[in-house]
Amino acid sequence: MSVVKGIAPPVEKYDGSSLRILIVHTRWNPSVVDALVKGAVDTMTTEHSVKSENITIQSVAGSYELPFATQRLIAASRLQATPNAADLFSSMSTGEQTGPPPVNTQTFDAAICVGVLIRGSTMHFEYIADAVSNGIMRVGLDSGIPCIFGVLTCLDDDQALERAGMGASEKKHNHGIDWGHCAVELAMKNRDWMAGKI
Ligand SMILES: Nc1c(NC[C@H](O)[C@H](O)[C@H](O)CO)[nH]c(=O)[nH]c1=O
Ligand SMILES: CC(=O)[C@@H](O)COP(=O)(O)O
Repeated sequence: MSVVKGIAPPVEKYDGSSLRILIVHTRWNPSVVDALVKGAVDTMTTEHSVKSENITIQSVAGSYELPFATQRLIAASRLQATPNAADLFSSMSTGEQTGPPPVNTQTFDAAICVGVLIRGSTMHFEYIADAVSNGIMRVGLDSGIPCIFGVLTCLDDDQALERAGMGASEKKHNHGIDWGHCAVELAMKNRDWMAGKI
C-alpha cells in the first residue's frame, strides 16, 4: 500500500453556506456513481456548511455527455441570473458595449462532473476518457467556474468499487469526499481572487 499517494486533508473548513454547487452525474454504472455523489454532497453539507437546497443535481446518460451538459447548465443559470438578459445578449450581438455584464451573471460557484468509466474490450474507453477530461477542463477554463473532474477511469469493477468506498478492499476510499472538499475550496478561492484578494 502506498505511503505517498493520496490527498492531504483540506487546509481548513470553509463557510460554504452561500455557495451554489452544480453536480452533473451519469446514469452509467449507477451504484458506484450514486456512492460518489453521496460522498461529495455529504462532505460539502457536513464539513463546509453548504446548504442542500443550494446543490443542483442533474443526470446525463454517460460520461461523454458531461462536458456539454455542464457547459449548458452554467450558461442557462447565467441567463436566469442576469437581469434583462435579453438586453445583455442583444448588446453582445450588436457588439455595442453597454458596460460590464451585471455582477451576478453566474449562479453556480463550482461544478462537479461525476462519472465512472470501466474499460471494456475496445478502444472506446480511451477515446471517452480523453475527450471527457479535456472537455471538463475546457468548460471550467471557458466559463471561469471551477469544474471538478469527478470521473473514475477504471480497468475493472473492483477499481471502481474501491474508489467509491465500496467492496472488500482495505484501501477503499470514496473519492467523492475529495471532490466535495475540492469544489468548496476552489469556489471560495475563486470568489476571493475575483474580489481582488490575492
Ligand atoms: N462505457 C461507458 C460509457 N459509455 C457511454 C458514453 O459515455 C456515451 O454516453 C455514449 O457514447 C453516447 O454518447 N459511459 C460511462 O459513463 N461509463 C462507461 O463505462
Ligand atoms: C468505457 C466504455 O465505453 C466501455 O465500457 C465500452 O466497452 P467495450 O469497449 O467493450 O465496448
